[in-house]
Amino acid sequence: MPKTLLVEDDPTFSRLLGDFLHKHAYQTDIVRDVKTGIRRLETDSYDLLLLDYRLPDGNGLEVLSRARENGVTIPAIVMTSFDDIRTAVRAIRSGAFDYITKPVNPDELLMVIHSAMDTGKPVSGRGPEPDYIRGGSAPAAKLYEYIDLVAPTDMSVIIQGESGTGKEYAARCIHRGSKRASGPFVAIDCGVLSRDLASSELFGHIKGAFTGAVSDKKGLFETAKGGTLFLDEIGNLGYDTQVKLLRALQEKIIQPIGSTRPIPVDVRMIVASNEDLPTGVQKGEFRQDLYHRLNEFKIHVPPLRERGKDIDLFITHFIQQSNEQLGKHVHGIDPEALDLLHRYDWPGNLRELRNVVKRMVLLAKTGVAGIDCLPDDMELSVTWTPGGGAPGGRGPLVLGAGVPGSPSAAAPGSAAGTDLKALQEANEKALIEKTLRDVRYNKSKAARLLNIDRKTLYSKIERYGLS
Ligand SMILES: Nc1ncnc2c1ncn2[C@@H]1O[C@H](COP(=O)(O)OP(=O)(O)OP(=O)(O)O)[C@@H](O)[C@H]1O
Repeated sequence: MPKTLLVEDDPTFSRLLGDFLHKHAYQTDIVRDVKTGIRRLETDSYDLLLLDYRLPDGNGLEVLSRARENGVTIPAIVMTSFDDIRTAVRAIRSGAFDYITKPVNPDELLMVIHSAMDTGKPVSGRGPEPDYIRGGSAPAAKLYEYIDLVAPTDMSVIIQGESGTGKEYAARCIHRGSKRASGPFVAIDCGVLSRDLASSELFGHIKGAFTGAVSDKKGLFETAKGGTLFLDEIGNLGYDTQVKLLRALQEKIIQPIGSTRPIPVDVRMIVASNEDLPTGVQKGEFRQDLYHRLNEFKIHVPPLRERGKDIDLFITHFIQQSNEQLGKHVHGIDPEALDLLHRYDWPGNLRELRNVVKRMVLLAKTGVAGIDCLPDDMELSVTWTPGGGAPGGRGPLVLGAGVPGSPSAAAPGSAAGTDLKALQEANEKALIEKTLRDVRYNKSKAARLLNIDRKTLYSKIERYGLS
């Protein structure tokens, strides 16, 4: 029976959850605060961590980061309120497998636990290629243009983008389009590696090199020989490991910890970060020489909110995927829920969309998933006017007040008139529309007049459905 550590301060909820998990063959130990959670992980061993975000003496991510520092790599799931979704995104960056929004739906939790137990391992090898889609928006076209351009070369690549935008997917695409495609693609999330163990994971060690090194261990550089090594969240690597990594890249040799024997390595390096690495360099947290060595080519993966109508392709894709995984037959989402999905700004990007759609499919009682299948507070967090429509939606966008000459302007003092974000967006849309008209849709000129780059203009055109 897999053993779970549940860190949750609500006694009733934790008892209910413990009973529910027990019924599904998970043994569960319950602790109520960060301190006890950390201590328990030091003394006992577990297969899964279930962490509440808000705890009396801190938050669940503190338990997670201490666990990772101590080399505990078991999958972790963070339970958070919808208001804290940005935190959940941070949780993924710090090495959580996934998050789930409160109030927790037991079936949804079980679904996430099952996939964590199946796939929550930090290293992926040559496994089957998942089913992916490309999207047709202007930012997606740019992304694939760059991927196709750099793939056949042997250049190192930095992939930058917000959490959950599909950076690992972009790395896989580059590998598939390279001369190394028949070799291994090895991915490691540096967010789940403790700083102490990172060097040993990457370069290997010999028996007796340090306490706990009970046998020789091959590093990921050797595993990826002839293929591609993808280091996700590279910003999390400690300074010492960065030094060794630079040496490996420059000299194309590695030295397992405790060994004096240099081993030649032939690996293409792709790294990803959702932080701004140059800022890390400025702050002295990331080595400048390593940054320049890696930065032979940089790719930006756009956030979902800038991908315009691609969202509908992804929704359809995730419905199909979830139907297969859950044995369900959902064939659509009702217009009200769809409008909400269009209006939400998706801080967790494709991963968040996938989770939300999967939850909808799971909870749908008929073939059409409705608004009742969405997380409770999602509705409150978006700019929402019933009957409105997102880019590509059913009707005109009825946003806020205050856009001079805009047919959607609301009366001063109306509720919508107090929504600053809606107001800004409506203003922005109106200004872009007018500028485009003034310059007869010459986008370079419009971008210059608006004082934004063309890429940003294209994504805003997509987003507001102005094309
Ligand atoms: N093109 C795509 N088609 C379908 N699903 C996708 C695509 N890209 C990403 N996804 C989904 O989004 C999830 C997150 O993607 P991925 O792990 O590549 O993002 P990431 O940017 O590397 O995330 P992180 O910043 O957390 O490392 C994937 O598990 C997958 O389900």
